[in-house]
Amino acid sequence: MLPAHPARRAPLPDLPATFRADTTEATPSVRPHGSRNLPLRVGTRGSPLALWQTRHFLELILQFCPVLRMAGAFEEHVISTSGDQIQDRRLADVGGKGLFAKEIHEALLDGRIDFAVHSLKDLETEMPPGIVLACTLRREDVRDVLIPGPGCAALDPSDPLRSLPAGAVVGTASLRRQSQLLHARPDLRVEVIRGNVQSRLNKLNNGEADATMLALAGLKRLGISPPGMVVLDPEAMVPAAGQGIVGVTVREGDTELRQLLLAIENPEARAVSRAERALLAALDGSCRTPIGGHARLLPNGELMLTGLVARPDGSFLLKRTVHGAAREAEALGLALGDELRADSPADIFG
Ligand SMILES: NCc1[nH]cc(CCC(=O)O)c1CC(=O)O
Repeated sequence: MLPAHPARRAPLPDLPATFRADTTEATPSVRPHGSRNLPLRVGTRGSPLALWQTRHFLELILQFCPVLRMAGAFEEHVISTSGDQIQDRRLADVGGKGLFAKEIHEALLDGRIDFAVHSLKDLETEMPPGIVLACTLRREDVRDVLIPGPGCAALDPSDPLRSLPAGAVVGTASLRRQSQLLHARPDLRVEVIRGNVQSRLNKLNNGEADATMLALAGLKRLGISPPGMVVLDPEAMVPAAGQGIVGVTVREGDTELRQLLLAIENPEARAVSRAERALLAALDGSCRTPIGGHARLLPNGELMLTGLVARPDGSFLLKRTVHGAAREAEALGLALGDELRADSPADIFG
């Protein structure tokens, strides 16, 4: 449905000045005033979760800029990434960070898309030259969950890891989850299961593992609540840096879009992701290093940051929590990262 016909060539009051309606055409459309062309093209991966997050993000823009709620203002570009091609191995074994973003960055830099929506935890800490992380959206639940398969005994919500049957096989491709699980339960076995959220749940139901772990954020967004699922305390299973946060990238020079995105930025998500991503950057672990990072804003405005490094088999695990001013989020993360690295055995970062 088209919006009410705005006054001819009048600037639209609730839009940044550069976005104006051009109503000289038979079908009114919003056109930026300058050289910018509509539609705004948004890049996304093709998984159901990625598409959900992209539509959620567009909905937030529309709430801020209701006049863009018209046919043709946005165009969704699904981009297949290297990470999407790998189904049978750990990403750590393929080597390389940012496997989910490389092709999306290229599309941005080539001008094929105008912005891109990412799960922040899949986005490398350092953006390629010319690209900025322009906006972080409000964090969904940061925690991981443990999900029993059809043949697994019910889990005890008060101590879920402890309640897994002896020798159970847990399916996960995440070294961070694996190391914390094996640290608590050296008797368990880990099998790599990958794929999008739904395909991992299908594998669990097909008996490929006795249990699996996933991010609660993804399940909530997709409206999935697997039977018997138990939420893991973030102290017992430190989440990944950026988990539950959607981040939007744009070209560095695109001041119009950067300004628009600032309006839907969530400052709390920005503060915690700064701390978590600085921690990750300071640790500069290879993708074979299990790393966890979880920041919270406390009621007194202070930032609390927990960092974790471990050996994949759980035989070493170091977890530390620091507090600091939210405006020092980055420094806090860098300092904790340096500290964890200094206090870890040489093989962890070898
Ligand atoms: N690595 C895949 C991935 N990237 C983001 C999410 C979930 C949503 C989020 O953490 O924001 C997931 C799935 C999972 O870990 O269960």
